[in-house]
Amino acid sequence: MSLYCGTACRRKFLGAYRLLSTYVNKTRYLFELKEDDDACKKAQQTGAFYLFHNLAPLLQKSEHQYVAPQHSLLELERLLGKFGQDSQILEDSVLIGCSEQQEAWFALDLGLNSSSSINASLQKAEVETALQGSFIKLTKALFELNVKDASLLSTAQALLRWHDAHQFCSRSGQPTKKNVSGSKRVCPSNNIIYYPQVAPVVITLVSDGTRCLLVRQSSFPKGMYSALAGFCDIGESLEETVRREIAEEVGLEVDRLHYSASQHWPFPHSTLMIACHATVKPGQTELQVNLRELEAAAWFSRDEVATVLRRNHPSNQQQSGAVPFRLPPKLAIAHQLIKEWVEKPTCSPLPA
Ligand SMILES: NC(=O)C1=CN([C@@H]2O[C@H](COP(=O)(O)OP(=O)(O)OC[C@H]3O[C@@H](n4cnc5c(N)ncnc54)[C@H](OP(=O)(O)O)[C@@H]3O)[C@@H](O)[C@H]2O)C=CC1
Ligand SMILES: [Mg+2]
Repeated sequence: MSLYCGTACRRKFLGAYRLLSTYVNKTRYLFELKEDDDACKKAQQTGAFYLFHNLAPLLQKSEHQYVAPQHSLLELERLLGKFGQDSQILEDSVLIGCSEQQEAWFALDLGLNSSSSINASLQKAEVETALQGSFIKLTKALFELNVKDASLLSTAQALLRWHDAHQFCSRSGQPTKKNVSGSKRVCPSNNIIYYPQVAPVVITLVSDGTRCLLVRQSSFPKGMYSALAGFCDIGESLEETVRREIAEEVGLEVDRLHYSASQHWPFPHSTLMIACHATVKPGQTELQVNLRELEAAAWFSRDEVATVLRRNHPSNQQQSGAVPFRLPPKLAIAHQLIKEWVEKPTCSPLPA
């Protein structure tokens, strides 16, 4: 079979799209935009842009929520013109998704000075006034966005940050060039391709059968405890990371574990959180807390945790002088793990 796929073949391939589900069509469309610079440039003409300034997304307040406004290419060009800038900065935009109707979505940071842009970054306050919104740090806004915007803006921020931090080839020291979609960067002097990196982190809710183990780091909000987390070391399987982190941080050995779910987490620098439940060996529950990693660790009963889950919103907390025990917010996979454990205490575990 010829490796060359001409127009007829392409038409046949695209024709097949129509028989596929919306999800598959969307996925294939995004794949095409990632691979084909011309198709991606064309998609920008009819696409929608989410704007950032120094990695903070542009948001508008609507009742009790933030919403992320979209801008067309035309609106963006007008904005840039208003500030006396040409459209070159648009080359820094990155593809972050598309609608079911295949309207491509891009993200663009107007506050970062990249190697491809000779323009100075735009002044934050002036852009905010022109666009009737505010650039708000994701750490502040994430929990007041709907799930779709939270996920989209987290992805966008991670991709924009990665491009900002990978403008030079680590072998030649020469500037790297991003493709139109931003799915990779290439060093023109040696053709090394750089792809956005993902840092896997395992997060585990350890149980002894009746209690669960929750830990806190000094960087957590006051009173908050979470499941135990740790970055995967190079060469490790997820199971090995779980075993090592639990041994390192609280001095326990895992008996059984099973996978629950995963999540992209934007703080502090974008990780892939892989969530598991684990049980420790019977009778081996004495904690030896590694104080270089954790501020505290303790076993909590199902009742204690269930009570806190019910009143986890800050406004539901007691106003006494003591710092109340709280759990991670609903959006965090740690919250999901803890809720799962409270609701389904006996899931079928696999040996570690
Ligand atoms: N979504 C959720 O529900 C939750 C998410 N998390 C996230 O999990 C992540 C990891 O948790 P944490 O307990 O801190 O992890 P670890 O237990 O692995 O401890 C952090 C250590 O990892 C080092 N480190 C930082 N970045 C990397 C990297 N890319 N690869 C390897 N090591 C690294 C740090 O070094 P140094 O100090 O030198 O920077 C530090 O020594 C955090 O990003 C946190 O935000 C945690 C709990 C809940
Ligand atoms: Mg840790």
